[in-house]
Amino acid sequence: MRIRRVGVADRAAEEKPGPVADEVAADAEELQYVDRTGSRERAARQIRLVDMARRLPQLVRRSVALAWRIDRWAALGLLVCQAASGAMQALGLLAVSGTITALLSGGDIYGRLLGAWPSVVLLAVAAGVRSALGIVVVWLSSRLGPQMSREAELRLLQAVTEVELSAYDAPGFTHRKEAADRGAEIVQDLVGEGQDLIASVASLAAGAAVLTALHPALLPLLALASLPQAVAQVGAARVRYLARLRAGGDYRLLSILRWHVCDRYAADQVRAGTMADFLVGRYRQITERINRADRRAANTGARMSAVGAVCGGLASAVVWGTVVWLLATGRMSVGHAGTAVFALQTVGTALRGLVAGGARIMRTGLYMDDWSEFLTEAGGFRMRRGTLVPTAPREIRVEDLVFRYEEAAHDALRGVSFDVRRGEVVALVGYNGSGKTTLAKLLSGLYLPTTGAVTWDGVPTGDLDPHAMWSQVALVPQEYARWPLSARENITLGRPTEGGDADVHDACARSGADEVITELRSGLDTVLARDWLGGQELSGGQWQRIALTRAFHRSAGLLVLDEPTSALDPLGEHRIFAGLRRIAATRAVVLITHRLTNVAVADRILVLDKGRVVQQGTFPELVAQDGLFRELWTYQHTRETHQPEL
Ligand SMILES: Nc1ncnc2c1ncn2[C@@H]1O[C@H](COP(=O)(O)OP(=O)(O)OP(=O)(O)O)[C@@H](O)[C@H]1O
Repeated sequence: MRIRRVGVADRAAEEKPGPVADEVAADAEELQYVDRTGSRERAARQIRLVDMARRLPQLVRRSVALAWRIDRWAALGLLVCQAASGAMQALGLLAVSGTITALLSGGDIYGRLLGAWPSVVLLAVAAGVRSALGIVVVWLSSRLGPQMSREAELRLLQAVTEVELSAYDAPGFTHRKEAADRGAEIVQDLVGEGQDLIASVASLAAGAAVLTALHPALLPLLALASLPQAVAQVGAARVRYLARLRAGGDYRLLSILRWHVCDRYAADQVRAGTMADFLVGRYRQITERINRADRRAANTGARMSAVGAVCGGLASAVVWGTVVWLLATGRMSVGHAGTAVFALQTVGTALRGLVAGGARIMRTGLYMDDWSEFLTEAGGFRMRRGTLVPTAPREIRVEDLVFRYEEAAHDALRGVSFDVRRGEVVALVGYNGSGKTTLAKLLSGLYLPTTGAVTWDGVPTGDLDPHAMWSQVALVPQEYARWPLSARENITLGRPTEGGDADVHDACARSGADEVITELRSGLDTVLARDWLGGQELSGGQWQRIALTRAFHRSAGLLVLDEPTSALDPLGEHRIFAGLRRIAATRAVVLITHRLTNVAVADRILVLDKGRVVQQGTFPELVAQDGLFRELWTYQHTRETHQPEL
């Protein structure tokens, strides 16, 4: 090996970003979060005063129904408290009227005070009861809200596990799932917002009743006067929501970037790759995009609110002018005029609360729609398969199989036909991207064919009950999950066998995980997770042994091993392949590996190229034939047997 001495000047030249580094291709793709659904944008455009008036009762009903299902006593308590609070408000307004009338009546001051005190007491009692009810409302809402969100999240989890795996390949699905996730999180706001709305309606009803009793013209006039502000508020809420909606993808990008920059998995690469400035710069770019959109929305919202306030102010002047006119022309007593002032303020505040709260609950309602629509449809990808329950398959047959991923431009597999029987090991080999993993997923029924068929003992995988079928599949994928669970649960996957720990230890002995388990501080009880989750960490190869143990522990008819020894040391790898024939005695085994020495263990080898099977046969047959397998074998074999110069 030649070592070049790097001087200071060389290093400076390397570190200085040259023209190439600075250059950004004009047609380079920009990182963006793709929403192909557009449904929320359409829905958000419909936030108008008329739609709001139509939709609000439905949303309040929905929030009450949800609350009722989760905690009916809390829901009932909230409704009763709000109704009582409204009644107290009406009582308070009447007490104001009584107090003012008594104070302005004839007679000496003591007599007037004496006449006013019952109303003052009533006023104090009404105010006291209202604030006590307010405390109860906050208590019940904060009890109910989080419960509703947790319930919504649970139902979302359930729905997600019931969709086809292919759903994850469709961009629309990810977006709907994210939206539903946000909907579940926000469901708890519905309680508070529903309560605010009911409180506003109760105040409005109380104030309106008093105002109408004072003079019938006042209420319609006030309603008219509040209209401009209501329209402006709803408009501003729509603008803000749309801006948030459009920036939603960018917010998501930020959280993805934050995760990549901060998470431990890439911390070494961020440093060694000197990527910090570059990544933070990307983050800043996206932040600036969001800030620009926020500023635009804030400016538009402020303009709308200002116009609404000016129009509303002028209209309010008309209302107050009317009160003065009624007073001046003797059509209203001074006591009633005083009450009217309070009632007008109450009704005005309630109307503004109704509109602002209405806009908020409409927005929450849109998020909730995302959640409930996702639950109904599971993002449009709910599994709709047969109900036949399979036993361990004796033969899995693939006939003229074609498979194309959602939105992909080309087929990943084309015209593939072969079979694999119980007791047989079939190996899939080929270049990266030739379709091996995809084919294994089709054999396991994780994907269904686009055309052609995959059958288990003659039954197409689409006709089988998916969960029953997967209980017959033991899969070691290239990227296996590292569950933050105990070592035992990581192996049994929540399905312990009758043999209990004896079976677990037996599977460990076959995979080589026995050496891993003995070194764990609490054996099978040790939680396998990062330190900060209270667990003990494993190395990459140790995790792969655990992943293999899972498959060996499961009594399944189909064993799929996708690069099962990529992280194992030579001894560990030898152990797996030496034991494979014994494991295959009762199962059909599909093995994917780039280490061609290992495929000698297979009964048959299928060579894939660009989604097609270009060769098949036994190891000696394929080595003897001209073709891709011999090319790959010769290249690998020559390299492996080549002795490095010392
Ligand atoms: N989720 C996906 N969505 C769209 N295309 C995909 C997806 N997964 C794989 N592909 C494409 O399908 C083709 C086959 O991929 P597959 O993972 O089956 O290859 P492979 O032979 O297992 O590769 P490797 O040896 O690298 O594991 C590739 O062209 C790949 O880009």
